[in-house]
This record gives sequence, C-alpha cells and structure tokens, in this order.
Amino acid sequence: MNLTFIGTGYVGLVSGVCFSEIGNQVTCVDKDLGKIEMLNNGEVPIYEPGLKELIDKNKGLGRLRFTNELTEAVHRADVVFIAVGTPSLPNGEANLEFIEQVAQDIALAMNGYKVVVTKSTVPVGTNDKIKAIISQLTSHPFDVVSIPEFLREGSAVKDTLHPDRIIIGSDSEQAARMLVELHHPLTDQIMVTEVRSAEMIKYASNAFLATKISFINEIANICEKVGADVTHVAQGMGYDKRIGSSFLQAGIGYGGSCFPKDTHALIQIAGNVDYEFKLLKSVVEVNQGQRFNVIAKLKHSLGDLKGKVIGIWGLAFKPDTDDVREAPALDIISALLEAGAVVKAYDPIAMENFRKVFEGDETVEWAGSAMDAAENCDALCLLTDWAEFKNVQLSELRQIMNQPVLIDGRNVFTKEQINQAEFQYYSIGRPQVGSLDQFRESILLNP
Ligand SMILES: NC(=O)C1=CN([C@@H]2O[C@H](COP(=O)(O)OP(=O)(O)OC[C@H]3O[C@@H](n4cnc5c(N)ncnc54)[C@H](O)[C@@H]3O)[C@@H](O)[C@H]2O)C=CC1
Ligand SMILES: O=C(O)[C@H]1O[C@H](OP(=O)(O)OP(=O)(O)OC[C@H]2O[C@@H](n3ccc(=O)[nH]c3=O)[C@H](O)[C@@H]2O)[C@H](O)[C@@H](O)[C@@H]1O
Repeated sequence: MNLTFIGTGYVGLVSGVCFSEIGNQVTCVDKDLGKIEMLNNGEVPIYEPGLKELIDKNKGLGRLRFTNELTEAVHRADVVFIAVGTPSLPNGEANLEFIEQVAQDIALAMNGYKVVVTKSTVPVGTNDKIKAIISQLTSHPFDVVSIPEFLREGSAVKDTLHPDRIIIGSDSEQAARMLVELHHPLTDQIMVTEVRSAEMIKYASNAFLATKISFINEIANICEKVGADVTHVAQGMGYDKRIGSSFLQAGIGYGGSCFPKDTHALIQIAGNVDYEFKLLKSVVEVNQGQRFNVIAKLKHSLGDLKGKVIGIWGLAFKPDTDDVREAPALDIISALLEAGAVVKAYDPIAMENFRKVFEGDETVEWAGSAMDAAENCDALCLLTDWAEFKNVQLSELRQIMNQPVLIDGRNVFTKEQINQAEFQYYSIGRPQVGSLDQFRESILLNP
C-alpha cells in the first residue's frame, strides 16, 4: 500500500520506517525542514537502536522517502497517518493545534478516497473533530480511523514490528478491513472497536502503567521504613499472573513525553465530564514527590548541601533514548542548584538535548565521562539505568570520590557489589545489608 506519515517524531518516523520494512511504499512528511534534510542526508534526528539500519535499507530499496511537500505526499497515499505532537497545555489538557492544522492540510490536499489514521494520542472525541474539519474543506470521500500507538522509546523498532496488539477504532467497515490487512504482517492480535473506545484505550493503558509505577514506589517507601526489600516484593508479586512482573521497578518515578502528559490529559478529560479521577491524581502526586527522595537521601547523608559537589549519572528519562522531556534529572538538578550544591553531570547520549532545555546550564559542569562526573564528588546520584553505569568497577569509583556516598535511584547495583566496595549506599526501598541474598539467589525458582 502507499502510506504517508505526517510528523517525523518518534511515532511517525519509527512507524513509517517499519511499514516500509514490511513492504509498503512510505512517504514521511515533516514541516521541520531541518529534520527532512537530516533524514535525506542519512542522519537520524532521534537516538533509537536499530532505526538507522532500517532507514538506510529501505531508502536503498526505494520504499522510503522523506519530504516537506505534504500535498504531493497526500496525493500518492491510500492511507495518511497523523503522527504530530499533542503536548500539554498549561491546564494539563492536550494541545490539539498541530492535529487541527494537519487535518486542514490533508483536506486541502485530497484528490480521491483516503483513509486518515490518527496515531497521535488524542482526547476522546478528537477524531470526530478531525472528521468535521476535513468534511468542511473537501468533497472527496474519506474515513477517519483511530489507531493509537503503544511503542516505547528505546525499543520502538521492536515494539512496532512485534506489537502486543493493534487497536483499530473505526466506524467504517471498508477502512477497518483495509487497516486489518495492512497490520496483519505484524500481529494476529488485532482488535477492531469504535473510535471513542480506541481513543480511551490509549489513555487508560498509559494511566494504568503509570499507576503501577506509583504503586510500587509507594510500596518502596514503606519498605524502607519496615526493613523489607521492594525488589523482592515486586518479584514475589509478579509471579502472580494476574499482577504480572512488568512495570514494578521502583525508582525515582516516571518521566518522558507521554506518561506525565497523558495522565494530566486523562484527569482533564474526566474533569470535563464532571468526574474527578481521584486515583490518577494521586498517581501524579506520588510521582512528582518520588524524584525528591534523592534530595532527602543526600541531605540525610551529607547534611547541608551548600558547597557540596554532587555527581549525576544519567539525564535521559530512561536508558537507550536521548529524550529528556520531563526527565526526573531536570527537577533533581534544579533542586540541587537551589540548595547551593555544585553539580557535575554526565549522560552517554542525552547531554546535548539536556543542555538545550535546562535552565541554569552555565552553572552545571558537564562531564566528558561517567568517571569524570564522579571525580572529587561528595556524593554520586544514579538517575538513569544505562548499562554503562551498571558495569562500572565500584572499587575504582570509590577511590576517585571525595566521600563514598552513592544514591542509586534505579536500584541497579547488587548488595554484593556494594558491600565489597564499602559505599555509604542508598537505593530505593531496599534495606542496606542483605546477608541472605546469596542463599536466596541459589534457591530461587526461575519462573
Ligand atoms: N514518543 C513516543 O514514544 C510516543 C508518542 N505517542 C504520541 O504520538 C504523538 C507524536 O509523538 P512524538 O512522535 O513523540 O512527537 P514529536 O513532537 O517528537 O514529533 C512530532 C513531529 O510532527 C511535526 N509536525 C507538527 N506539525 C506538523 C505539520 N503541520 N506538518 C508536518 N509535520 C508537523 C513536528 O515538526 C515534529 O517533527 C503524540 O501524540 C504522542 O503522545 C504515542 C506513543 C509513543
Ligand atoms: O504513549 C507513549 O508515548 C508511550 O509511553 C510509554 O513509553 P515510554 O515513555 O517510551 O517509556 P517507558 O518504558 O514506559 O518508561 C516510562 C517511564 O517510566 C519509568 N519506569 C518504567 C517502568 C518501571 O517499572 N518503573 C519506572 O520507573 C521509566 O524509567 C521512564 O521514566 C509506554 O510504555 C508506551 O507503551 C507508550 O506508547
């Protein structure tokens, strides 16, 4: 099929590339000329494992092209995917300005029947608005379908080529049949439903995952007070198939471009129909507080932070991405600077993006390596669980630091590693010493 993707952010770019990989003719459009030029020059504007290889391959095969000419790209398409951003407005609601603009652009470019698919995350009822905008501006026939996207940054290619499910929200049987056929090479797990249910499935899924994270973070906070180990608790809970083991990793809370934005938006969606989503409001509040546990632990260990040198490992909101949107590091570093600390920060990939958005850039020392960031520090805080940090020799690390204080915001180090290196070690929801650990590992049943 001929497919056009409008918006070459994570969703438009990765989906477009993956649909070309399974044999479709794909055109990716963006109004940002800089991105299009990069893509046409063989560069990839985002860091995403495996993406560049697929782009090079499919461009070479003539199945994938990049342009800022929207009209021509719509002309040649059977299906037009909308994948532009839906950022938060100051009140938490989704900003639909880009969506509405693209709906107008598509309408004015139409030259025959088109299926318009919304992949962006949009509030319930938005696809009806898109339909209304398009029908006002064209007499060509069309259908509007909601196919929400569930990929994760860092594993976006794998998630797109091997999705858990595809949700197709359509009021048109013709469009639904076409889209089932298009997605069939990816999975058999395809659910066709009404448009509004599809829109809600996306928000409900993200809100549920965010709830799991805040739930386990609160359990972690209690574990710290009662002497239990949250990693064991999560593992023990996860063996129950009804609970499942994923998204129960305690830490400093979720960040990224989606969970924070989509939880706020769903609270607003509910509020607009006079429903107070109390549970989700608490999820958001717990998440915001969780990142400041790092500051509390630092103060517990060092006292006043004024003049103390604090190393930061990890700026991205999670590993394997250069995305720093809503990253916990933004708030944590701001709080450290406010407390008068000297901050030395390092991330393997996300330094440049972080510096672009971080206010107070000039007061942070940007380190060239993990060890540079740790050198002469009074404490080191691990905020993103990059593999590079897990593999560091802790005995070497201890030697270059001023004081052996390590705050592990993602529970990446084992107790054996820590006990050997004799750090003053704080993690999230784990007791300091674990004499039973080796015994436990040796008898633990592998599920
Ligand atoms: N980033 C992620 O991992 C996921 C994002 N989503 C949702 O997908 C949507 C897109 O997210 P991202 O890809 O992260 O967005 P993004 O903000 O990174 O990229 C959007 C792109 O659309 C382009 N654009 C905006 N208006 C345009 C127009 N009129 N014509 C052509 N191009 C235009 C922008 O220049 C930008 O390159 C959002 O609704 C998001 O919530 C859903 C699942 C995963
Ligand atoms: O709508 C979206 O944009 C996407 O949002 C998330 O994907 P993403 O934000 O890329 O990353 P996740 O892997 O979900 O992680 C989100 C945040 O939660 C944190 N997290 C995740 C899992 C966990 O157990 N604990 C935890 O703290 C991560 O560190 C990260 O900060 C969802 O997982 C995707 O399904 C969805 O498509």
